[in-house]
Amino acid sequence: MAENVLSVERLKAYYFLENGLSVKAVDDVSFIINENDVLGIVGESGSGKSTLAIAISALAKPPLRVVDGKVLFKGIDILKLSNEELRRIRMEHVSLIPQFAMDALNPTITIKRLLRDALKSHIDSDEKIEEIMNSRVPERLSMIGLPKWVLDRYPFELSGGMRQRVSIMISTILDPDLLIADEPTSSLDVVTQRLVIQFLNELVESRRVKSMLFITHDIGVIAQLANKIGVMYAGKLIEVGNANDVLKEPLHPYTKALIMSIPKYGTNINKIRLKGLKGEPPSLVNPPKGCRFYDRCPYRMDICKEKEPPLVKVGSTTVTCWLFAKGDGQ
Ligand SMILES: Nc1ncnc2c1ncn2[C@@H]1O[C@H](COP(=O)(O)OP(=O)(O)OP(=O)(O)O)[C@@H](O)[C@H]1O
Repeated sequence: MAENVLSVERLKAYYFLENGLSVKAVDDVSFIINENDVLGIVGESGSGKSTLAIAISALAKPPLRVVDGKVLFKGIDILKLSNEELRRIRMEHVSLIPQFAMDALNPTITIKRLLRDALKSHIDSDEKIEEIMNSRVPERLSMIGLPKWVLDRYPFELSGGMRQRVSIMISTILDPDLLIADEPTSSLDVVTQRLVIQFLNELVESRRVKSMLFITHDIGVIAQLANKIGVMYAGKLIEVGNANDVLKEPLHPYTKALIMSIPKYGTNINKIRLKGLKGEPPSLVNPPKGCRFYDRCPYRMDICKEKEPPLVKVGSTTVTCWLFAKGDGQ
């Protein structure tokens, strides 16, 4: 059986506003990632995808706070680790490609220095660092379609697409057990997008990156990369299962509408009109007490308004919907 890499258990991460209210951006989310899994998370803008990535990377900073739940990386709750312990597992064990990674590169040093500094903070042996700089780095540059001369440039001397690829290369250079990638391709042109997807695919297939959580607006990207899909709606993970099952036989009424409405792969899901659905997702400041999809659901029942839907296992899929619950769940 594949080894478990990440177990997220009933995670709640809220933004606390100055007016005393809170935005319940990730609200009771649970899922697991095993070795060799690529879990693609899809959802409309504002559904909580980036907040989930930040929270499970233990990077929540005010106004965001994890208020409940566990993030177990190989059995260790990373939310309980000290900053020094976290620093040690980052990059080498759990690595994040943040949204807008290209803007996060230190502009005052060359890419070579950036890489060397990153390696130095994780590897004690100078010999090992030199070995990575001389063999792994050129190999990865070529895999991601970058010329060697980028190493001698400052970030501002590179195009946005090049900077993004440099960030992705640095985040994956130590072959992490878990890579968390938050929309790594959304700002790239189609050709560069393809290069990055191929790069990530190769790292996963050759087992250099052992598992991945990949956030995107584009179901086509998920279909190419992921063996599992999770769908977020208004701060909840409403459906998660094997990619083939979710794409071919979506269960949750929202997932069904989403997949039926996509004209072709490559479409940004924020730009599609969901067939048969009216309205908007609810406010995350004051979400309804029952199902968050209630107002828009064509199949809604009385219980959906009153009680939060339970997690129900149907085949490989876990769906959060009263339609699939046996009895009334009481
Ligand atoms: N700093 C913040 N303060 C208050 N609310 C925030 C903050 N950042 C995000 N939010 C809110 O949290 C919710 C989830 O946002 P998040 O960025 O996680 O969604 P997303 O699915 O990643 O969206 P996108 O696809 O646009 O990146 C949204 O309602 C958003 O407005």
